[in-house]
Amino acid sequence: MRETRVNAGDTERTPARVVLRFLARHPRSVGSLAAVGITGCYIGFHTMLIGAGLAAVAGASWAVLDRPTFDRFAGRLLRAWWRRWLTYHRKWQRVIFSCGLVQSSPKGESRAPRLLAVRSSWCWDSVRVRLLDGQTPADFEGVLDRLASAYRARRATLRTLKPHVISLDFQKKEPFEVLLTPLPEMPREESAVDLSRLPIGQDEYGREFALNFVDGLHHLLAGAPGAGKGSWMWGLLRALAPWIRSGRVRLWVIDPKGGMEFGQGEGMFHRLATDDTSGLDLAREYVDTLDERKETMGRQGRRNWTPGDSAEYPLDLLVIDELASMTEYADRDITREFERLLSKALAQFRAVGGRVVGATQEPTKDVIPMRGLFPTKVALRLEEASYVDMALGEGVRDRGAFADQIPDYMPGVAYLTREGHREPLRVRAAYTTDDDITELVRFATSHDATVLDFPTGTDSADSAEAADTEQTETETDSLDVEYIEDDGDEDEDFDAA
Ligand SMILES: Nc1ncnc2c1ncn2[C@@H]1O[C@H](COP(=O)(O)OP(=O)(O)OP(=O)(O)O)[C@@H](O)[C@H]1O
Repeated sequence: MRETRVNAGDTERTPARVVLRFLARHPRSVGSLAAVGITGCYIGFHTMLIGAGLAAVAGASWAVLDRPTFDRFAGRLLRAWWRRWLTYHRKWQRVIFSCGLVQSSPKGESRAPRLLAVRSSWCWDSVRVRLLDGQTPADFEGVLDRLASAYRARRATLRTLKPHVISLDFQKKEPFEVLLTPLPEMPREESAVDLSRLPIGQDEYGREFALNFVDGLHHLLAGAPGAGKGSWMWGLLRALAPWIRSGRVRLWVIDPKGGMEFGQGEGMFHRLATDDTSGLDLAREYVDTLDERKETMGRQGRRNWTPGDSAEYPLDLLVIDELASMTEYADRDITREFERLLSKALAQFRAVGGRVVGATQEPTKDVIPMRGLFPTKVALRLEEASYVDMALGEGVRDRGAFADQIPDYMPGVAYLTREGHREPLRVRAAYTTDDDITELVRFATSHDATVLDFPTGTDSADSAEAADTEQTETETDSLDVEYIEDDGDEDEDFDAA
């Protein structure tokens, strides 16, 4: 039996059985204690205590002098071990019982799902759990709030690692309160651009976060006013800078709010429309252009477009800042035709180099009836809890995407789902200031071979201040998580991300 039995009959819980079971389940902890005991016998316990004291002083000095490396090589292991025994294991039976996750067998035995392992990073603890027969991850999803409260965590999310094994992730700290999300360096060479990896920020584990326009295709950004959609869109354009400059990417931009968001970039756009009427014209031209390309490629026997393989067929990126202005608030004739054109752009031009990025404040069906055609969906701060599932898909909020709870002092933070992952990921796009945009436009519209760096050092300091996010730079490496103590199962798939 893999699960833990609670209050099993007397014959089951003889002291010998309990000890043997403990030895079998915790070979590493038992082995370490045995090693300490044997060493003590050989060299004497006094000598060992002095050695342990010296090691403790050396460890504490290391932690004070170089926290990141200490955390990377020792701190996370100690923390995982400590938290496993003193936090999770100690309260496990009680918590799991009070959350209604204990089962009774016909013989009257109670069985609790088994806590297998703990990994710990500075923000997150990941607790690996083996489910009981008949339990599903949904049973835990329904009590995530209670689990978080029982373990004094900010929130809890769940990931399915393999059939019957889940990871409960407890957030202890808010990483984006302390993580500085630096603006990724703007690439200068065409060869530095990889369409499947366009860096725009960091995920909550401190790792680089990049957009994928090869597999991710079209992107839908949903966010309340001021949620930071602009940073995502400008971040994307910065990551494409050398391709925009060389014409490998053509930007078709609809900014129906009079060009307030994108007016600054006019010089580098292939087309810019700043109201609904011209937006519709632009959408028509976009669809005609790609329709024509589809026919030409068909005649040439080319079945697929490869990023950047020919100047003749650039990546045609359609960017729409506020979808509702085109699909909801414009005249009926405009909205109807625009919806038809947008659906066609989303459904038919993948193989000929068409991509769409759309932003909306309300991800409702009225505003984006074709939202299912966006393979990548991003939820920034949203006004309503019900908007989260509208933006990300049915049931995603229950799996931990609390986009409606993103504080408004954290613009740029968002949840997204990824192909092949059930669990949402939380990320933050770096802030793109007006000066960063000026640098981008200057670079993308310059035909001079030598492009001078735009002086951004002080500007980024200003912008960090403007963003009003009190952030302290933290060593990314220190966010690695470590797995400690297992019952012998494979653990490659037990990762905190
Ligand atoms: N990634 C970020 N990091 C820190 N601050 C940011 C970030 N993105 C945006 N901000 C701050 O939030 C403000 C609003 O951002 P932004 O204009 O991009 O929001 P928006 O979602 O586009 O809003 P709207 O829908 O009204 O256009 C910015 O002026 C800036 O001060």
